[in-house]
This record gives sequence, structure tokens and C-alpha cells, in this order.
Amino acid sequence: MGDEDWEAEIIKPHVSSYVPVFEKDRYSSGANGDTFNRTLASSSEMGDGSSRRDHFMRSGFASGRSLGNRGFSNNKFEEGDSSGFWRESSNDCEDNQTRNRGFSKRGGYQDGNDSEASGSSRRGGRGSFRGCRGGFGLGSPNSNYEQDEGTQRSGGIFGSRRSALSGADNGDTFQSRSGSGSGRGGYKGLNEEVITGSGKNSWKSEAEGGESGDTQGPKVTYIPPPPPEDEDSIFAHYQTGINFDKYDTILVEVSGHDPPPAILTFEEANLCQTLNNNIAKAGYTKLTPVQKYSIPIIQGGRDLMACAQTGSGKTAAFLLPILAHMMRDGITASRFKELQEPECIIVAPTRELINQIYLEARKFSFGTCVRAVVTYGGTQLGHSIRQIVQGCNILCATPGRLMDIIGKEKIGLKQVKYLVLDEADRMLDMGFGPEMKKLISCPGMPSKEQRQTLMFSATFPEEIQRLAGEFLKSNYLFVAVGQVGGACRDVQQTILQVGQYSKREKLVEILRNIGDERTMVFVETKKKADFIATFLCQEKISTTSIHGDREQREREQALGDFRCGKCPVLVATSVAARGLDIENVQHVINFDLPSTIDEYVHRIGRTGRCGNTGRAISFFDLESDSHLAQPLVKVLSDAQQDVPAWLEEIAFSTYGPGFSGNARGNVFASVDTRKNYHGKSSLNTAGFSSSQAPNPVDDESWD
Ligand SMILES: Nc1ncnc2c1ncn2[C@@H]1O[C@H](COP(=O)(O)OP(=O)(O)OP(=O)(O)O)[C@@H](O)[C@H]1O
Repeated sequence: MGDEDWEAEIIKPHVSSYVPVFEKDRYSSGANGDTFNRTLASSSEMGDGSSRRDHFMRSGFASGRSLGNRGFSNNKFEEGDSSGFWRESSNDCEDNQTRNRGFSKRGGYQDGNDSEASGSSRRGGRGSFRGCRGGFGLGSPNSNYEQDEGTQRSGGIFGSRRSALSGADNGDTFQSRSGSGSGRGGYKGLNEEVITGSGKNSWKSEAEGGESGDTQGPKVTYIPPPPPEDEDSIFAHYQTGINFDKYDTILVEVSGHDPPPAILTFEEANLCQTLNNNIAKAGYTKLTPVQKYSIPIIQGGRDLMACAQTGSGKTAAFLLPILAHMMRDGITASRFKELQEPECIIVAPTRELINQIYLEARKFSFGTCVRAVVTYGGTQLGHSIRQIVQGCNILCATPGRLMDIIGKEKIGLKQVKYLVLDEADRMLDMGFGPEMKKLISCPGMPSKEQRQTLMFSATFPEEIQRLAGEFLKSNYLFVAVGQVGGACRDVQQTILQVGQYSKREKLVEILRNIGDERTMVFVETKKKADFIATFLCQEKISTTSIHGDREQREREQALGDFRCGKCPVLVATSVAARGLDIENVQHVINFDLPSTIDEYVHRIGRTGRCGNTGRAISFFDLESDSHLAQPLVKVLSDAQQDVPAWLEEIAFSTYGPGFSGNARGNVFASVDTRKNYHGKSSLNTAGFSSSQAPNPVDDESWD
């Protein structure tokens, strides 16, 4: 049972997770088809037309909820028991030792139960971090420990995972977040809505619980700010980097029957004038490899699984051809209807990512009659519904919220022609796979033969590829740009051996050297995100944080402050690992390495995007990260990075003499698995792959 999960299970109705924006100036201190046409070409070869070779706290301060009863002692973070500092391997309950500690010397933090309203004017002692509701230390030892985001956290994974817990020895009450949710059974996207029962209207969730008030927790009232209306903001973009043209040298492999030829230019895509105008306004002059191959495939009506490195333009690779089709075929202009029937549904695992995709859809559909709408958890359902009923051709949604809206009969599926799974490996793993299966078997959803299904990611474990067959037509095409699951070569990767007790010191040292350059710091748990953000705040490094225990408003604020540079450091859990496209992120620091190599690839892909360069530094803890040595060596060598000798040694000693860092192990799907698949499968009993897929109980707040 992972730490994160316990946290997520606990409901505390009123206190939000408040994690601050720390500002310096604010404080004084498929198994189908066995014959394949394979096209292996580098885009540059395509480019010169010659040879497609055929074979191939706001200041303020972090959440007291997470650390409410913990604190500092002697100006140090307490470093727990045998489970070690912040490994928190047992669970969130913690033992008595680490609870109920306040700051014995530093102090200056708020009572963990301050409300948002009251917290804004509070000041701690030493640090003067204002604006907190919550805060570290000083939480009431008898308070319900931890807090849920509210009604959207209910139900367990695949039903009632646990009912109730009583806190270890200290009187804390641990409430299962299941409550009525677990009673209803069903599946939730972690920290998110509950999908329940069967049949019409059986998806109860935040919507019904929160908004109609018949179940647990407070209403979700957050209404996100409206998207920008002015053209400059809609088309704001950052520059491609010096390595953008090098994309052309990446090998591309297309497998499956009868793939259409790649296109080399936007003109060849034969898009309508409005789309071309929008592409130009977005600053796109040249296609990226994944776009060169995916656009004609999608325009040709084929299903697609596409794997391309982080930051290489996968979003436009599906949006542009879908929009082109819509324009060509003509769509019913959006108009008010109680039941909307979108032609396209796009799902992605996190709220911020789906919102980003929505903004891209809005940008490319600017000036057309196509209306995109976004809906995601943590926001008021009524608001989403009001947006939807005004017209919806493209619905961008997180899975839980999507099922809610369908259950409320605001969205009908009959007209769906395009179903897009972004971060598809994540969407099909144990966390979201069941929900996606429900989606495709919803009443009205056209069968896979009748719709076009498109999957995109930078990573595609083999098991997940096999599962995907259920969603895709048997003749789907597989596009692999570079090594499937490989890291972006524009990211300079450094692995440092840092023991858990030295990590904070090292982090500060690195951040001081970095100065004001934008940096994402990844940690493994929500609590630690708060903790490290606070620590950096103490060190007077302007920091904010994002994780699943923060309210949506706070998450968006944090992201906004990071994007605009107000807070150059963002401490994040894996909720921010995938898809987020933030300008000018020059560094990623893995304070903790993630549990899977795929997650590592996604995390470091927040930098080095679109031909820009970036740096990733990862702390490798010998005690806990040895299992990653082998895949790390492979990722590093595939991306032509230096591999430290010590890491190779660990990889070798862990995996024996057969291991070669350069050999293709079974770490990644190197190719379309249909070619390797001989009926073997490592699916678990639920029909979902257990390997590679993040363990949902350890998982972060995916929506
Ligand atoms: N052809 C292009 N020309 C210029 N910029 C582009 C082009 N295609 C995409 N971009 C820009 O590159 C950035 C990265 O694109 P995108 O977010 O779609 O990457 P991705 O492949 O989906 O990454 P990830 O795997 O992290 O989700 C975006 O800012 C996007 O606007």
C-alpha cells in the first residue's frame, strides 16, 4: 500500500491542501496482423525527397494537511525510522515518532487547520510565510488526519478498497474516502471521480455527491478562469529550439498494412485556409516527424498508435487532421442543446494536461465553427455542463469527469468519429484502463470499426500495446519516432549518487547554481512535495508546488506562477510528469527517482522541448533506486548520454553478466509489439497489465 494512497483516502472536509507560492520578495527572509509494411526512414531522407527506404503562499506556505503533525527539529526535517527519510514506505499513517512534532526551533508555521479564509493574514514566526491555510507542524494530533479534496475523492480503486482505518496509536482518525463511494463500488481515476455501478445514470460521482449534496464532502465550486479571447494570447507560443531541425534525422518506423506515405510539408496536408492560417499564427512552419507520418495516416481514416519523444508535437499531430476532416466533412455548427453529441472525444490523464490540449484545440479551430469544450475534475460540474450545452464538437475530458457527464446525459456518443487517448499507455494501464473500457462500451459509442481511434505517447510498454488492440481496428498503424520509450536527446541527463539524507542539501546547492532558471523538482509523494517546497521556501528559493492534494484552484495558480516565472521552482509529483508544455523549463531535478523508467522519461521530457535544450539531474539513492539502474543505463545510452561507471556496475551486478547497457533488453517495446507477439501475455486477471503500469495505489492524483 503506497503512501500516496493512504493520503488520498482520508477525508477532511474543510481544509484544503494549501501549498504556497513562495516568493522571495514576499518575505523578509495489438495482436493483429502478421505481415507488415515497414517504413524506416529518417525525416531528412524524406525531406530531400530522395529515399524513403522501403524496408523500412503566494508566499504563504505549504499544506499543513500533509505534514500537519510533523515538523522540524533542530532546523532539520526529522528523518524517520527504518523506513528512512521520506521513503514513507509503510503508509501515510506514520508512526508516533514522526507525528505530532512541531518545529522545535524554527517554528513560524501555521496551525495545520487554518482555513483558507483565515489563513491569509497569518504569519509564522521566523519565516513569515504568509497566506497559509494549513502549514506544517502544530496540527492537532487528534484531528482527522489529512484531507481530501472533497467529494471528488471517493471510492476506491476498483471499488471499495478499504473501508476505514484507525490511525496508528495516536488517535488520529483515518476515514476511508470510500464512504458512500465505496459502497457504490466502481472505479475511480485516482483522487478523482468515482465511476460506479452499471447501466444508465449509474455513474455517480463528484457531480452527484458534491453538487447535489447527497453524499460526502463539500461541493466543488471552483470555476476555472475563462480561456483567453484575444488572438495574441490564443496564439502565444514559444520558439522552437536550435535542435528542431535535428528532428529530421530521427529514424521513423511505420508498421502495419499499407501505410500512406508521409508528407513533408504542411501544404501537402491540404488543409483548409483557416487551418493553415492558424498554423502560421501558431508559429509552425515545418512539420515534426510525428506530424509528417501521423497526419496522412489519420487523414486516410486509419487507426493509429504513435510513439514519439516528449515535446515533439504529438498534440498537433492528432488535432490538425481531425480538424481538417471536420472542416472537410462539414460539422453541425454548435448550438444550444441539452444533449450534445461531439464528433471527437479526447481524453488525457491529468487536468492540467487536458486543459492544455483544449487550448491547443481552441487555437487550431480558431475562426472555424468547430467548438471545443473542456471538462475535468476539481471544477464545478455545473459550470462544465453549461459550457457543454452551448455546443460541443470536440470534448476534451479527464476520464472520471467524462463518465460523469455521460452519466448525466449531457454528452451522447453516437456521433463520435474520433476517439483520442493522449498519454495512451497511461490511459490503458491499471489506473485508467477499466474506465476506458467502460467508455468504449457505453451505450451509443460507435464500435471500433465505426470510429477512428488514435493513441499517442512517448512510451508504450509492450503489454499496453497488446491491450490497445481492444480499442483499435486490427489494421491500425504503428508509428515509432526514434526508440519507443526513449528519452529526448535534447535533454542532457546527469545521474548523481545521493543518499536520502543528503538530498536536500544537494538540491539547494544545485538550485543556487541554477539561479532563476525555471526548474521542476519531482518528488514521489504529495506530502514530500509540500515538505520540499516549504524547505526551499525556508532557504529563500521562490517555489510553488503542484500535486493531487492541492485544490484545483491552487494547482492552476501554481502552474500559472511557474509558467510566468513568478516562481521559478515548481516542486511536483508525477501529476505533472506527463504532457505539460511549459516554456523555458531549463531543468528537471528528480529529487526522488520515479518507480518506473517510463515515468522518468516523461518527467525529464518537461524540458528540452520542441528542439530546445534542457538538463535533467537525478538523485540516485543506492538503497532505493537500484532496480532502475538497468533501464537507466539503457535510456542514457540510447540518448547518447554519458553513463556513470558506478551506475553501470550496479546495473551489471543487479542483473548479472548477461546485461549489456546497449543491448535491447525487455525494458522497452522497441517496436510494434505485433511483430514480437507470440500469444504470450503478462496480463493480470483483470485483463490489465501489471508491469510498467504505475501501481495505482502508489499513484499520484491522476484525474
Ligand atoms: N511543427 C511545429 N512547429 C513548431 N512548434 C511546434 C510544432 N509542433 C508542435 N510544436 C510545439 O512544440 C511544443 C511541444 O508540443 P506537444 O506538447 O504537442 O509535444 P508532445 O509530443 O505532445 O510532448 P509530450 O510527450 O511531453 O506530451 C508545443 O509548444 C507545440 O506548440
